[in-house]
Amino acid sequence: MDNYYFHMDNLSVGYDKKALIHDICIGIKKGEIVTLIGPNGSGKSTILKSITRQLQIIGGKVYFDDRNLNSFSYKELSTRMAVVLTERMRPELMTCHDIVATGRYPYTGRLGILSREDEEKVEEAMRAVHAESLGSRDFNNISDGQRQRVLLARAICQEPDIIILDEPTSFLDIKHKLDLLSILRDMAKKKQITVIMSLHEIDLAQKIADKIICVKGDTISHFGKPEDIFEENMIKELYEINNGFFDPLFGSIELPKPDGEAKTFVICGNGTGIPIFRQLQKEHTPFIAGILYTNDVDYRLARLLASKVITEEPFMEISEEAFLKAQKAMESCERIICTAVPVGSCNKRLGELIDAAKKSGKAEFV
Ligand SMILES: Nc1ncnc2c1ncn2[C@@H]1O[C@H](COP(=O)(O)OP(=O)(O)OP(=O)(O)O)[C@@H](O)[C@H]1O
Repeated sequence: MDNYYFHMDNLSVGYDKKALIHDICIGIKKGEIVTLIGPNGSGKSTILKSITRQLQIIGGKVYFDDRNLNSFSYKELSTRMAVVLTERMRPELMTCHDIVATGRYPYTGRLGILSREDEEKVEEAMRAVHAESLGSRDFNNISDGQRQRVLLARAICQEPDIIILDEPTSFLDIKHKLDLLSILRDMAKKKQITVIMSLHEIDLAQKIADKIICVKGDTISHFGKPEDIFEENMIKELYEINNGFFDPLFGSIELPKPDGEAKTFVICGNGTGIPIFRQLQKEHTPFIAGILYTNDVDYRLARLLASKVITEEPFMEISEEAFLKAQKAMESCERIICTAVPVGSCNKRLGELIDAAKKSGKAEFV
């Protein structure tokens, strides 16, 4: 546990003295961003509640900055740990400014009177999350996304060493999601604040996290760097995906391919096929795509959505074998969609396929 700033040591968490997840052994370094992912109900919030002392732990220990978490007084913890959980707060008669200002209470005297410096920090935090205009609004009468931003502002002005957030992006629009993640990244990388959070958007987790914790069943199924976790089969197994795909390279989700016999052929490449594949997918039209180099961006999607893909090795001239396969498949199709794929010296036989499509009377140019 030497180098770890935050350490879960054989931790078991759960409810009513029954462990839901056990033997959690995870070490987190200062300034790292660690993200929990996993299916609904797998226990992400339970872990977060347990490591923030909102829920009694069932077994094991949590160490924070080399001290048992239980040895911190609440006051001490409130200057060092900021917590943004999903539970709805319904405070009586508090404006958004008042809520953010509570982040400064650990630093004020007993009367909770904010100094000029505290006020500045509150204003600064509200500006950081673009919530300045919400200051005088009743916290109970704002939108879910606005509430998430106000709670983040409260956590920011608390000036913690560690920030723990449960699904902080769930209600945010894309701009505010990007804002939130940039704020957290800056907090971690410029100020060395450690960030632990759960996220449902695994594409975002892949992009922001230094380490990923996969929660599944009664244990942590994997813990490691995103590049090791975001492997197609790993994500498929974690979420038991059998109704579509997740492409870890682009972080995109795809619906299942249309079933049935393919009667449409798409001649494409260099990204010209992607909009056509998506259109055919929406129409539930099964299709064959080719001839695609296996390093072509069209290939990444065609392999998930097409009934069949006729391929060639990257940077090679199109082989006779691939050409004949494509020709045969085109003959069996009723439509041949020809995109504006550029034809050069390597893929010149694609030009021959386009000519053949023209002659067949089945060609549709898009
Ligand atoms: N207060 C509670 N008492 C008993 N069981 C609970 C309690 N809160 C949650 N659970 C159960 O614990 C399990 C884990 O729930 P938890 O909220 O930690 O999952 P999660 O991974 O955060 O889910 P989600 O992705 O849906 O937010 C679930 O089966 C849930 O029903």
